[in-house]
Amino acid sequence: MNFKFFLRLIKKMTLGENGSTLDYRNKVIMAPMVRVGTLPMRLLALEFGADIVYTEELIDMKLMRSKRRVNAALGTVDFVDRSDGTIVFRTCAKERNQLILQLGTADAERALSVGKLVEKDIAGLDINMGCPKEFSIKGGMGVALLGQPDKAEHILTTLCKNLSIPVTCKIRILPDLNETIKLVQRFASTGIAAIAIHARTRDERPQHAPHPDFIREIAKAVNIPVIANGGSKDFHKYKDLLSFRDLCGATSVMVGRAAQLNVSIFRTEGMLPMDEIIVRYLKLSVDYDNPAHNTKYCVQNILKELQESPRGKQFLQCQTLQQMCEIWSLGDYCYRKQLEQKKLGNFGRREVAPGVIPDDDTVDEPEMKRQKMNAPPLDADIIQHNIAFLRSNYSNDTQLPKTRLYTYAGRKNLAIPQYETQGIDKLFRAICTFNGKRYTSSFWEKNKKQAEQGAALVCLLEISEVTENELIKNGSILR
Ligand SMILES: Cc1cc2nc3c(=O)[nH]c(=O)nc-3n(C[C@H](O)[C@H](O)[C@H](O)COP(=O)(O)O)c2cc1C
Repeated sequence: MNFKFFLRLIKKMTLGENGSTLDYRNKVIMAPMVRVGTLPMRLLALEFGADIVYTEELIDMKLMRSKRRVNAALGTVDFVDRSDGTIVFRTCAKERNQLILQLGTADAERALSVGKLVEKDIAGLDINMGCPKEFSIKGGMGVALLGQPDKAEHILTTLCKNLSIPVTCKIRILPDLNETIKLVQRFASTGIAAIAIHARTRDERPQHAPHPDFIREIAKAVNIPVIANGGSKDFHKYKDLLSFRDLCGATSVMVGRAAQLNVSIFRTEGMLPMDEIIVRYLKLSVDYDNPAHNTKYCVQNILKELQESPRGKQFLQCQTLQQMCEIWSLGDYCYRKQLEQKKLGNFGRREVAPGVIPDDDTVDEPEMKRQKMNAPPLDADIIQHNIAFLRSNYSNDTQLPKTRLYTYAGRKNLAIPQYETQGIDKLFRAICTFNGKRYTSSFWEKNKKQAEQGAALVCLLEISEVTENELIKNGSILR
């Protein structure tokens, strides 16, 4: 036996088929959930005791367009869309050994190129073969792959052969048990490290009872770990997860909705109250500069009907992390963290300090957006900042940026500011001319009035009538 072959054999024996150190047996897992399974929620699930966490489903084409970047200020690895600068996937070392990236794909080559791009940063790759949404099915992804077993098998085989991390798939059951068993056996023979089974068919919805009996029979028929999923409706405490796993005769269990509502379901010691979950979740959102709209969505899922309470209604008005944090007395925490991150060089999606000429690789988001909208370029003399006008910051009309600038002009005996507005595709940008200079915001507002307020805010910042800290604190500066 030659030495290389011997080493490979040892590696396989000790680390498994794919050179993995991840063992899928006896695990409690947070399910892939679109918009829910982003970095702060995954980290919180791990803090509470989940053994493995899945990302939300990420589409192969999007990831292929992205570039891997180390974000030293946040301690994260970001996969940044080259075309618009959005962060497609953010991860960090803390979750590296317990993180499964779930991929939406219909093509083995595309899946492999994504696998190669991300394999250093994750513990395993999962292929979504269970999503019944029209978007997935039309693209030949998700549950559509169960109707094309040759293609599904080819994707799994290609990944298992060529990646250094374990590969899995997540499926739904077919209406017929024997057909499901045959399909799972076929997939198991590709070299996958485990299979997650949502115990419902493609046409069944959360209100339909799952079929643990199917999983039980499948688990008996294959040698790979089976992860039972679909029982969340009856999960009210940690023990319920294990009861569902045992009912299914599975080796591990995966939790979706129950974790979406209260992620402390993973705590063996018992669940924590809602406010504590929100505080811990918001802190992680701030620590990892999570997009405000994503944080808002996740907190809404936790609040549920409490969105109708006075505090819930106040929350629904929020547009920034700072505003959300204020409601749970985390305003100072958010303010200090964001300043710290900025000092360390986290300029969000732009990744370069304003004013620095970006290198070829660097995404200049406002400029990208302008080009995408076919908006005319700005004259070089126009002073520009990426500032949004947030109406909720101004309960008193005299404090509105345009009013403040108007008052300032009167005080200094200067001509009143003039505004010129451009509109494209129902979005607006205003240029404010004041005291011989012109100002604008690179943030396109939803109406003319807001665009003028935004431009006035840029002017007030430049003439030092508002401070940068004030704008960071009220969430107007978009980083
Ligand atoms: C908000 C939400 C988003 C979801 N997104 C995904 C996804 O991206 N990929 C996937 O395979 N399943 C997705 N699912 C399905 C869950 O992973 C899981 O299979 C389903 O909710 C049943 O498990 P449960 O009873 O524990 O909720 C999603 C479910 C929810 C509630």
